[in-house]
Amino acid sequence: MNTPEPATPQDPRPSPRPPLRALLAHARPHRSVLVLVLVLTLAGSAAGLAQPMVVESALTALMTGHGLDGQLLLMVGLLAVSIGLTWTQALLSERTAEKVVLHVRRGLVHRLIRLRSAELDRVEPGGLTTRVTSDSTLVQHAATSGVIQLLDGGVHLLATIVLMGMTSLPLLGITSGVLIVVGVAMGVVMPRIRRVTTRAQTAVGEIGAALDRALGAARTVKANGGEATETARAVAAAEDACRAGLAGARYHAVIAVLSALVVQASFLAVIGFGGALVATGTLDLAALIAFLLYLFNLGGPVLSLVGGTTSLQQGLGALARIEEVRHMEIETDVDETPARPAGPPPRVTLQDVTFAYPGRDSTLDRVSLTAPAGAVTALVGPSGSGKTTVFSLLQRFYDTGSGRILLDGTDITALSRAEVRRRIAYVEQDTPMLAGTLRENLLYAAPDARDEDVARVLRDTLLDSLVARLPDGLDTQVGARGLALSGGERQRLAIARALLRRPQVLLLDEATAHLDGVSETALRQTVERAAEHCTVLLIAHRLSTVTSAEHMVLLADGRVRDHGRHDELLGRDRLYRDLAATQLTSSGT
Ligand SMILES: Nc1ncnc2c1ncn2[C@@H]1O[C@H](COP(=O)(O)OP(=O)(O)OP(=O)(O)O)[C@@H](O)[C@H]1O
Repeated sequence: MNTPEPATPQDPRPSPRPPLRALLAHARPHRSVLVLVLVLTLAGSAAGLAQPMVVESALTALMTGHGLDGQLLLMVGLLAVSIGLTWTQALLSERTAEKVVLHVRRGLVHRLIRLRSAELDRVEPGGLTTRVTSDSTLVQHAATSGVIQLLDGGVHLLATIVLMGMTSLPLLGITSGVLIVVGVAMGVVMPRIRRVTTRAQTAVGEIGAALDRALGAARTVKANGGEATETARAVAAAEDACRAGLAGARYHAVIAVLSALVVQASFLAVIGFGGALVATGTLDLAALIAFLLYLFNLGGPVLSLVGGTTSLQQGLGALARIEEVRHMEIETDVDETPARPAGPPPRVTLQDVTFAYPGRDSTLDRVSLTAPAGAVTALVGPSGSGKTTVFSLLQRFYDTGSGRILLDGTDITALSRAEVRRRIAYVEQDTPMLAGTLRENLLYAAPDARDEDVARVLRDTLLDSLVARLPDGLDTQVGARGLALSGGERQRLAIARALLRRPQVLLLDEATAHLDGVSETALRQTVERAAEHCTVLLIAHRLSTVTSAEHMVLLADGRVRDHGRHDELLGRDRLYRDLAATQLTSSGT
């Protein structure tokens, strides 16, 4: 079985390959089966091609007064062989196609889930998911049936032409005139088909992106009456796909007409010219009939060639998009199983950290701060001052431009991302619940946690009384179709999940949603208890939750403006006083 494309730590970003090379690379592991399929296809075609020869000899036998037994048996035999071969090759090629697409999808899923944050910032997720769904299906067809159709069509066409020549060279001369005209016409149409199919695929990707955007922000869309705008966006993409599809249909119709034309025009020419040859005795009737049968066989390979080329072109377009993902940077060090962090909670230090989001001006400017071991440090500051960015760097979502981040004496870049994220737990501002039970939500990152550890974190996060009240306890369903938890409860559940992994450091981006007095007290107590086991860094959107923190860092415009305790900052910093004036009064403290 094929393994997902592993990206080695030294080479996280394979260079993009030309689509045709990429296609061959996908087909290569299956080359022996594909060769077998091709042989079977060609044998099937040969059996089909032998039919007119048998007919010719049957007719000759009839006209010369001989019996037909042998020829009839041969015809039935050829038909049976042709059916058997077609069935086997169709089955084999479909099976290979499924394997190819599974391999492509596995590789894509592996990479997409590990994409770096900077890559995720610059692409629309909808556009990425269509690469796993529709694009890989196109590759599936191109890499197998497309290539086989093309080869079979080509060989079949060539063989038919050779056999026609063997039957009657003058008649072939007449037919090839028509063939050349049609060939040139096809050469003109095929590139156009390629262009419209690429456009259609891009448009389909855009439908996905538009829908992802709308459904991902469904509440915002509804609250702002954005239904019409979002519908228009997705429908515009669908209309574009439709226009491209229609253009493609017109070209396909042209091809179908041309293929029929090859046969019809050649038929008329062969009947006229061949009839004259038969009348003059230069050609016998059996040969003319055999030639005509070859002629009618010509439509099949021509359509195969067209079908193969179209599917190959679609596949190459899709592969170009899939190759883009291969060129995006991924995190290669997240799959190892890091050791359970041992030892006391560390001191967290940022030394002269500078950082800018790709394509943006400086976001953090020489930020230095220390979060003392086993205590709560609160990051405060106006919106956009860079608090969340500090957390993103502590999770190694991005790498610092310059400066160092240390856990006691260890630079976090010396640790793998898996190790960093094992030691430093992160609870986001708005933590989504995973569909399933409370237990599944809790054990998400620590499936082997012991019952007593679960009971401990439930106590520490003050969720034990809530769980005790539920008839199904931890087996209660949560999420869209189950128990709805309040913002405060959801965040404490997320803290419980994080604590179950026994991290050394807890990063908590306090929920901005208004918490009532009870929830706020519960959160404060949770944080205090968490600090008994780990170093806590807390982004405080309401100063009321952190006025008692031992250490506060005030960020403004990406710089550390001041640090100290609440009363110290209140006494000496104007910005902090302003923040306190708004945030402490608005929360009613
Ligand atoms: N992924 C991103 N790409 C580009 N710029 C970003 C990204 N995330 C944040 N920024 C910018 O970086 C600056 C700091 O943002 P950050 O989220 O760290 O601030 P914050 O102090 O956490 O704000 P808030 O309190 O509103 O959450 C802002 O100007 C923001 O627009």
